[in-house]
Amino acid sequence: MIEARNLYKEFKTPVVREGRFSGIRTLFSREYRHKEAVCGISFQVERGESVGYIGPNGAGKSTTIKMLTGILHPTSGEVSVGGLNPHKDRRKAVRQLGVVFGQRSQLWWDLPVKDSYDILAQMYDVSPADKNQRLNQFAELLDLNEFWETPVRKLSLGQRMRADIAAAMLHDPELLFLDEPTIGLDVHAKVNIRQFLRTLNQDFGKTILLTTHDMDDIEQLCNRVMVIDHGQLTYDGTIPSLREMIGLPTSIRIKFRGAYHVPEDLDRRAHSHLFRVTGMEDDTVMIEANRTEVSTMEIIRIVGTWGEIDDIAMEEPEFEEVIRSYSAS
Ligand SMILES: Nc1ncnc2c1ncn2[C@@H]1O[C@H](COP(=O)(O)OP(=O)(O)OP(=O)(O)O)[C@@H](O)[C@H]1O
Repeated sequence: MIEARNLYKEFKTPVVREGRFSGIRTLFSREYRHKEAVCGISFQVERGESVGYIGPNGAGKSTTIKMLTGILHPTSGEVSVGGLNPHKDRRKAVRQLGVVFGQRSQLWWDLPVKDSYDILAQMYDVSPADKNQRLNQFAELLDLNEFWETPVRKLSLGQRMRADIAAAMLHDPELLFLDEPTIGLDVHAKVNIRQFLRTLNQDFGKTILLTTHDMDDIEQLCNRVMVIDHGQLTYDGTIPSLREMIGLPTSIRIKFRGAYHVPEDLDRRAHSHLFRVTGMEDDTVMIEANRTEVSTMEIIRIVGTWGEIDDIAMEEPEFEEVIRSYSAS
């Protein structure tokens, strides 16, 4: 569905002059600063996938999305979206893709939401019957009716985002690009939007490429994640294998029934490198273990010799922490 081959983008900006007539001197400057925003990345996304595209600020995420959607022309490399070049075949390509930029709306600021949909339907040649059928469906899933007649500028951020996602899907594209779709939203609004995106992907088979700084978005919506840093793709794979690669410890709380005894020479025992005790309170012992090195069964077998186990609770490291650790490595 999407193919990027050796995609490269360099921005060239004139060096800003200082002092008298600086504006005019900058305008005629022949000195440029070069910024390599995307440095030769390649990947493929298959139809029906939901892929998270993440990385620190300035890593090159938006620049990539802009090249994939035909807004920016790559300095070199090739992009194909649904078999088309989004820059050269722009008219045809936009029909099969929807784009949502969380920070910017594609709706008409002063018009009621429903009028924006009428304009978009005309622009994309969507018949009135198709438009109504889709809007009815979206209205139900995204609760659009509560602000149907409201001018876009008066919508709350959550309402605006719901209206924008519906707008991006009005011409029924196969592929949806989302750049920070939950930025600034409260928990309830995020849940609502994630639910809709899940429905689009799982029930309607739409392909999703999602850029976000919210790791909960990624964990809840994506089966694959690509990490970009300084313009280079540093990871492309599943979330569980990224977790495994980073190997952050799992926290385990073991509750004992009655008395228990943690051996004093635990540090010197053969299994000491597999886990460590991080705390004890009343009937509970907390340990941290790297589950790529030791199985849960093995942990139970060892701590079972300390007393009678009543309950075990595991807490995997937050995905946010995994990513932080990955970026720092
Ligand atoms: N139009 C432009 N002209 C010059 N430099 C640019 C331009 N657009 C982006 N850049 C630079 O390219 C680099 C990548 O920017 P990009 O917006 O793609 O990053 P990002 O990963 O989307 O960041 P963020 O998470 O902050 O949105 C940054 O250093 C940015 O300053």
